[in-house]
Amino acid sequence: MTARPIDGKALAAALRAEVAARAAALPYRPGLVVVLVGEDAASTLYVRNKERAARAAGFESRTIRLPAETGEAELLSVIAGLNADDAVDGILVQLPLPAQIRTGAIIRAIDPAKDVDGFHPENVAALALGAPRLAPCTPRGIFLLLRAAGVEPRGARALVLGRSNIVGRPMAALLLAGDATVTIAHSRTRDLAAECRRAEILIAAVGRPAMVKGDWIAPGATVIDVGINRGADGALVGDVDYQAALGVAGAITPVPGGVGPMTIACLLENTLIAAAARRG
Ligand SMILES: Nc1nc(=O)c2c([nH]1)NC[C@@H]1CN(c3ccc(C(=O)N[C@@H](CCC(=O)O)C(=O)O)cc3)C=[N+]21
Repeated sequence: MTARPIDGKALAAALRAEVAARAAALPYRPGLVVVLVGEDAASTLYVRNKERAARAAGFESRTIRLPAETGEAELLSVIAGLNADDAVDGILVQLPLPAQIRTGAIIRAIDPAKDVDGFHPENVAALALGAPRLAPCTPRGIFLLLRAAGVEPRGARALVLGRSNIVGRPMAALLLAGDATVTIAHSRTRDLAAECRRAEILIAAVGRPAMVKGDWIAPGATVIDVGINRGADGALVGDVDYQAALGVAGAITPVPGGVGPMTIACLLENTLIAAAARRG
């Protein structure tokens, strides 16, 4: 048996087209501002892709590029300006930030109504209480991928591998809101392989190349690979041993072309949601 690949690229294109159509019907242009501090190569690439996608959807989009030495106070004042700017519906500060800036202080400074990453404590709390407002883009994208693949979270045993604030924790909260039976596993979990093998939906978000082996996967399980690891040769490798998983899983997302493109499409959707909530 060969697992069905879940085409995130195609689904993302469809969602972006839907967002563009909805934006075109508005009496204003949704505004997205991405803030990039420093010149990390991967971050620079992602930020460029976000700006391009936002423009293609008809948004007003710009990127504020700040030098790597930018101080916390300086970044806070940039954010205060964006909070006060009525043309700005969504603010995304690209992570990770340089060490001299406290990430938490920056996230808390963003107006929760413009927090299209869904990282502000107010949005985190709404999700934790089961009533998401702006939900983090990657978990939200994964939820849509599952739905499009015909995978029903309700009643399913879901295993989230990884407990980061940007993927693992919010993913678990979304799956719980979707009535899955959710387990969160992590680096201190006693028997990771055994936990994974019990899962009908397995979400790997640990950032370790090909860590999830073929025999960690239950036959027929749905496998979502969030990992974006760059190998020595520059090739992208997921957190799942894809070739081995293909022979066991029922459906699986590839890397690239799986979760990544949906993250960007959901960023556009969140910007539209934020704009509608702010401007009525
Ligand atoms: N505040 C903040 N919000 C984020 O959402 C955020 C962030 N910081 N920092 C970095 C991570 C990473 N991230 C990705 C988005 C799209 C792809 C993506 O489109 N990937 C393509 C491949 C791109 C490539 O070739 O490298 C794919 O998987 O097919 C990847 C990674 C968003 N992040």
